[in-house]
Amino acid sequence: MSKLRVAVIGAGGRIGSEAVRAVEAADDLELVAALGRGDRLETLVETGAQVAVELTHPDAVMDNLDFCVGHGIHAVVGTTGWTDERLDRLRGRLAEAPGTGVLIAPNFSIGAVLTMRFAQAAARFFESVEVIELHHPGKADAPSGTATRTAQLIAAARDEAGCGPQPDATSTALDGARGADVAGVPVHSVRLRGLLAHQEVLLGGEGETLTIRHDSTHHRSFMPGILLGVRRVPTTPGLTFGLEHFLDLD
Ligand SMILES: NC(=O)C1=CN([C@@H]2O[C@H](COP(=O)(O)OP(=O)(O)OC[C@H]3O[C@@H](n4cnc5c(N)ncnc54)[C@H](OP(=O)(O)O)[C@@H]3O)[C@@H](O)[C@H]2O)C=CC1
Ligand SMILES: O=C(O)C1=N[C@H](C(=O)O)C[C@H](O)C1
Repeated sequence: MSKLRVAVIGAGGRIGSEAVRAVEAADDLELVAALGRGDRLETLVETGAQVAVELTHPDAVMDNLDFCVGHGIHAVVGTTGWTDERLDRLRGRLAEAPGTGVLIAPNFSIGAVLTMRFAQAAARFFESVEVIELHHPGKADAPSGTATRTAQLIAAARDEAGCGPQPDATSTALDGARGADVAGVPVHSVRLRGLLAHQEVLLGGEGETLTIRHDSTHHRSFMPGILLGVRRVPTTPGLTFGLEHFLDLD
């Protein structure tokens, strides 16, 4: 059987370089292009790439996806910075390219996906919930894509269960002291040399707390999820948001 032809965009980066190694090591995949900043996107067409793995920067990802979708190249996207407007624009592009698939995963690590799922399940049982995400200091965006998604899932679960607002008597605070408000959930971002990617979801009720913590200690943690996405996205047209849709969790 012929190998799936895969390109990596952002190939020189922290996660991109690991993705290059993972694709090269996979028997059923062929790395046909490894692009960095300034490289021509036309290379994707010239090399016959069927799937592009996009791991660049929030400022670059939209243009790269416009090109891929416009040329019928499926994409697996780890780059963060997604807003409703950006997702709507991408859906519009995909509507004009039937058969093309894009997977956007706020986090490719299985543990992080499970953290989100556990937090979503626990959210309605506790009065209080806050998210702390901790990353290396080279990260461009805050809060992380994972923390934003986690907070949105928690908020949706609480809304659905009819939970009221969280207790918080704060009446005076320095800017940022209570974190960013993501759908009513406070999200705190730490940037620290020595860290890679970590998250805690703190839940509190009368006389008890529950902490759900996940640590990515190496970029290899993201590779099984990326490879799964690469293999599944060609047969999953349209936009898929979240690796959980490829994991049969239910
Ligand atoms: N979903 C997930 O599981 C994960 C997502 N991420 C996300 O992936 C993204 C990249 O993270 P990370 O690897 O740490 O960042 P890095 O800065 O280490 O890597 C990004 C790379 O992309 C290159 N680049 C920038 N713009 C372009 C462009 N237009 N075309 C091609 N290459 C470009 C950069 O080049 P240059 O150095 O010249 O700027 C750099 O080599 C971030 O958004 C991060 O949040 C990261 C880990 C896991
Ligand atoms: O920039 C990173 O490193 C990471 N980015 C993603 C995010 O913003 O959630 C995923 C993971 O946390 C690593």
